[in-house]
Amino acid sequence: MDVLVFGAGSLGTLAGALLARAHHVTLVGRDPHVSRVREEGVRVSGAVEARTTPAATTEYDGSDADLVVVTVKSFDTSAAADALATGAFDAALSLQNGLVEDELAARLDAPVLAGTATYGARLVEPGHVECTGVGRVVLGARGGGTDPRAERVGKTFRDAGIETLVAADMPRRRWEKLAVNAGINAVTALARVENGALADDPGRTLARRAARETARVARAEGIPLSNRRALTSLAEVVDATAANRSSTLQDVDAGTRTEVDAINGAVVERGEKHRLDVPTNRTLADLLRTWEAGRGVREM
Ligand SMILES: NC(=O)C1=CN([C@@H]2O[C@H](COP(=O)(O)OP(=O)(O)OC[C@H]3O[C@@H](n4cnc5c(N)ncnc54)[C@H](OP(=O)(O)O)[C@@H]3O)[C@@H](O)[C@H]2O)C=CC1
Ligand SMILES: CC(C)(CO)C(=O)C(=O)O
Repeated sequence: MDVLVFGAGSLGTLAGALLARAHHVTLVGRDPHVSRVREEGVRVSGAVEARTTPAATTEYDGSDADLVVVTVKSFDTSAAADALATGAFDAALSLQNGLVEDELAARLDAPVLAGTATYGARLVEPGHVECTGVGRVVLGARGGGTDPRAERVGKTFRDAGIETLVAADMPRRRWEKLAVNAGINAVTALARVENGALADDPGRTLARRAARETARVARAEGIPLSNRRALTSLAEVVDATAANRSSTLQDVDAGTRTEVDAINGAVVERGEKHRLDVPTNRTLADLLRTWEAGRGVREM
């Protein structure tokens, strides 16, 4: 398989380096990381150890590939899609957080598959990514059901030794992951705590409220996500990632823009469409956006 990974930061570099164990991979990223990958390949350390030599570039030149895996931050999705619209792919797969696949699908000719990743990744230095936790990639047809392309992409990932499940219920799984992120990310970022702090009150109740609101909006969208399922999943992830600093907390630590628009902001936006009030998500989104504006990483 010829695989293009668009967005070679933490997750993209990990996924690309692992995929390069079995496929021809090209990473699209930034310098100095790209130059180091060209010179020395990628070193993967931590929960997975590997050294691979994917190709790397800072400018996508419109070349075709069998598969493109999109791993930019959610707010860079439309720019990535515009760049990718010049190429031809048998399939595109997003592993991003938030509800972004529709943005890709609107601009790409290729069929866009939905995906979630619970692998943890951290770019330590140019050419070196740490796998902070072995999780799983779950992927499938964006609208649900089976799709031979999803099966092929699943095999591509598994052949490279990546834990992968091909699922027929991606719409529910995407919303379930959104409920988890809506509960964990903003709360941990605003309170400056690791995920495990949400096992106890008052963080626990706050996170549960945000997740419950997300499940309610999901149901209004026709997605069968029960409160119980969303809350169970939230508790499981809090437990499994207790020592993690959520990606939003890492953004706040680094003073960079967060994915709030695609997480709590997306819940508010979809809620409004159905005239559903989601006060917890609204407050969390407003607080993070206020932080971003104050920090100068967002225009209000
Ligand atoms: N890291 C993780 O463990 C996990 C991440 N995710 C999700 O995956 C997505 C990516 O996260 P993460 O890897 O942490 O983010 P990163 O910011 O580390 O990676 C994204 C990379 O893409 C680069 N990029 C953006 N646009 C372009 C472009 N046009 N050309 C070349 N490079 C570009 C960015 O560069 P620059 O910053 O200079 O723009 C950055 O290096 C997010 O949605 C996140 O929520 C999901 C599960 C786990
Ligand atoms: C699952 C979780 C909450 C793990 O930290 C995550 O996806 C994130 O931090 O963005």
